[in-house]
Amino acid sequence: MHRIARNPLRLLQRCYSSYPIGNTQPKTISDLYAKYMAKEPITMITAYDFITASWAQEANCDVILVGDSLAMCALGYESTTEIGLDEFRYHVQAVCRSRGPAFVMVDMPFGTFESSIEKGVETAISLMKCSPRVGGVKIEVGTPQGDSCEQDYSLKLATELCSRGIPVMGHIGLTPQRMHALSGFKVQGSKSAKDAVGIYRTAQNLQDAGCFSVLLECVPHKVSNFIAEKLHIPTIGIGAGAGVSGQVLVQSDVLGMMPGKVPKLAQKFGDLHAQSVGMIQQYTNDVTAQSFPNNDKNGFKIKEDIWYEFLERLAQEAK
Ligand SMILES: Nc1nc(=O)c2c([nH]1)NC[C@@H]1CN(c3ccc(C(=O)N[C@@H](CCC(=O)O)C(=O)O)cc3)CN21
Ligand SMILES: CC(C)C(=O)C(=O)O
Ligand SMILES: [Mg+2]
Repeated sequence: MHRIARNPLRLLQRCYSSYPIGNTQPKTISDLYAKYMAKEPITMITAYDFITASWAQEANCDVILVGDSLAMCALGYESTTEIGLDEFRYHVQAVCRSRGPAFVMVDMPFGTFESSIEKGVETAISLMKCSPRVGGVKIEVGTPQGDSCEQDYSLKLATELCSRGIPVMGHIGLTPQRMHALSGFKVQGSKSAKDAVGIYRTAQNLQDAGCFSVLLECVPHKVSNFIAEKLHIPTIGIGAGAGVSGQVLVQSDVLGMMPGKVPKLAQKFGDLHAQSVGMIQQYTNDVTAQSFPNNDKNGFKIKEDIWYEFLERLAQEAK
């Protein structure tokens, strides 16, 4: 016991051993399909670091997404388009150090795949290589706007990635990386039947490309229900209603980590912001009132004889 306590690594391990799921093997795509076939909702949440990923693991979430919403929800950027690949990979690695049952997915950040298929393939490989725990990539795919018949570039890239054995989830509907092309964060496929058909066709094309799943963001629930019924791969929704195969939310929204409202498609399940500010205030109040730290509870003792020797030495030196 004495020896364990002295070893700093063992001490840390003891601190974290309160996570009871440390040895659980992560879920695979087959496990997700089994839930889909059994019509059990698949649960997915974002995480951006080791601690929030460990919370999601302990809560037994099926899928953790290292989303590029990281830019806005953890790093203070105004848009998801601002984050770079190196910055993003750093967070993927931290999330992947968590242990537990979740299948880990990662976003392809804006600017890391659009210039060429080769660059996109390289980016996807570099993300998969962040950790053996990364199970697949998610890529935002547009629906041709206006009269364009041109196939979306991301759809071609999704095909290429699938053909190279990289699991891909296609993200359609509201695609935040294309916020300027879409004139803001708005519901997609609600204004015209043509737009709704476009989203359905894109979902079908992604299934044909070999995507193992499709994510629908901010789409009228009648349209997403229709898509979920027609496809034979799991559909994950955010602002897409209850008729899809699973749900995803941003963890900082779920926990209420920021003051104010969350987007309509999300829900706060608590108020971690208020709780955190309150707890930090308690701490600073206690420091100001000198009631923290408590020497008996938080302090360390020196043996009487060593203390006297210390004073003795100083007295000797002063002579
Ligand atoms: N905190 C947070 N949660 C998210 O889910 C999220 C982000 N940030 N940032 C990246 C993307 C952007 N998302 C968003 C952001 C805002 C709306 C939004 O304001 N929607 C309007 C409805 C728009 C309409 O009526 O067309 C709303 O009233 O909430 C939607 C999706 C989802 N993602
Ligand atoms: C909101 C989800 C779908 C996402 O793409 C993200 O968190 O970046
Ligand atoms: Mg994203």
